[in-house]
Amino acid sequence: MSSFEITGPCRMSGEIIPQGAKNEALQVICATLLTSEKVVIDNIPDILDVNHLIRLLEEMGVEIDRFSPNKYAFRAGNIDLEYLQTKEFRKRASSLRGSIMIMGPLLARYGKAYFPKPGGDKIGRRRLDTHFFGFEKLGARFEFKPDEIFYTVHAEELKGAHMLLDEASVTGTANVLMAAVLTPGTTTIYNAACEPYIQQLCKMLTRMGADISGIGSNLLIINGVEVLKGCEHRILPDMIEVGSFIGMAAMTQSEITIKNAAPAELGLIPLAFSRMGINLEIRGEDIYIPAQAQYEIETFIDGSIMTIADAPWPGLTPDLLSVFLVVATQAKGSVLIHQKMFESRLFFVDKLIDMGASIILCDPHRATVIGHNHGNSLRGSVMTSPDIRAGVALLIAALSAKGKSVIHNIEQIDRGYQNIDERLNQIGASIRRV
Ligand SMILES: CC(=O)N[C@H]1[C@@H](OP(=O)(O)OP(=O)(O)OC[C@H]2O[C@@H](n3ccc(=O)[nH]c3=O)[C@H](O)[C@@H]2O)O[C@H](CO)[C@@H](O)[C@@H]1O
Ligand SMILES: C=C(OP(=O)(O)O)C(=O)O
Repeated sequence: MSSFEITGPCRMSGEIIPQGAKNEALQVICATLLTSEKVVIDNIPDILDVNHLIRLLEEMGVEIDRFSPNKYAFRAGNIDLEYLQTKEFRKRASSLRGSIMIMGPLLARYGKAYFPKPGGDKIGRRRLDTHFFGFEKLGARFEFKPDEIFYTVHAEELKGAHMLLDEASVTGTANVLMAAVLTPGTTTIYNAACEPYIQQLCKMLTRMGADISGIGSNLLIINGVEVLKGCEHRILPDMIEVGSFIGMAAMTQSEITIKNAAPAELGLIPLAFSRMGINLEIRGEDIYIPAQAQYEIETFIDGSIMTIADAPWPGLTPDLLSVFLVVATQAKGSVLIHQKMFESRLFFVDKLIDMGASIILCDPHRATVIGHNHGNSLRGSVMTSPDIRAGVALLIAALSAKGKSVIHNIEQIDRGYQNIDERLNQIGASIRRV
């Protein structure tokens, strides 16, 4: 288990380039299983979760060429389905959440797929019902072995169908969509997730020869095709990393330009930061955040306390609420952070309270933060990162805090942020990997 040692407060300045999006990478890498032809993907983030998925595909028999740490070619000529019954497969696949999305492509191409309990952040119940409900609608049979936590789906024949998903699950939509593109007939997926990364997956599948309409909406219409071909694809910048950098700049009073941040794809993220009183300027494809002595949280029009809450896209992404929460600790004013989608993601506030933040955890989903308006700095502390986003929130807290902080279990941060220590040190942070 590695740790970060941070000597704060750090004031940073300069330019930073966001990595490619983790959650898009996981989807489009799984999509390469849909064709025997070569698929080239650029701007792949060099992070633990993605590297595990690439290794998993390689172990399944996919030929992989690495042109650079961020650009790969995949050719899924022959897949070794026997491997999916091995202990090695279970271990590798269960090291991340996104690997669940190999199921849709395998079901469509080979009529069967297996999966162990997926990994990913331990942030509350993370069911998979939507995935299997969708596969069943397409005609697959589903089995679950509870003692082993092992899922199997198989089908002699799949057939297009209409389905209303029980929730707009991101990986669920991606999985069912990838099965549907090679399923004969028309499939309509209503209550589909429609965030930019699902749109990117749809666009890539279309370039591979799939017939998809309704891209960007919650109703996807897919006319199944017999085969898909190879293509080239470039991954968008990671909006969660972009949001993390905006929050970090505000909290540490740093002046930062986030280069090539694809601001048009950020949805409500800029509005949510401006409601926190944080100034940011969109300059073409870049986002400039000036050094701000203070930022004051707005109230709603009727004067009531601001709430920052998550919702399925185009609502605010749940993956940034930990960052909003930490940033609020040094704002002027108060805010209610309401994490509706995950039930165990706010417990890390105890660590911020230890650092001197004023936070009341109302219940597992809601925390009220009373900002210090930079009057009292947080103090350095020793902590452990429970999940990716809490980890980066603690890193932001430590960068703003007076004195030395240590964050243990930074593998959680490395799952989603590429060389974050080196990149932040280049613009003036003081982070040591130990
Ligand atoms: C690998 C990957 O891509 N992971 C992302 C993906 O996870 P993942 O696809 O696992 O998340 P889901 O979209 O399935 O669901 C996330 C949570 O929100 C709840 N829910 C979902 C939809 C809905 O309409 N109502 C509702 O309450 C679910 O019950 C669950 O607790 O999407 C999540 C939601 O953006 C992100 O946090 C994860 O980073
Ligand atoms: C919850 C997250 O990831 P995962 O779904 O991979 O656990 C995240 O990226 O914040």
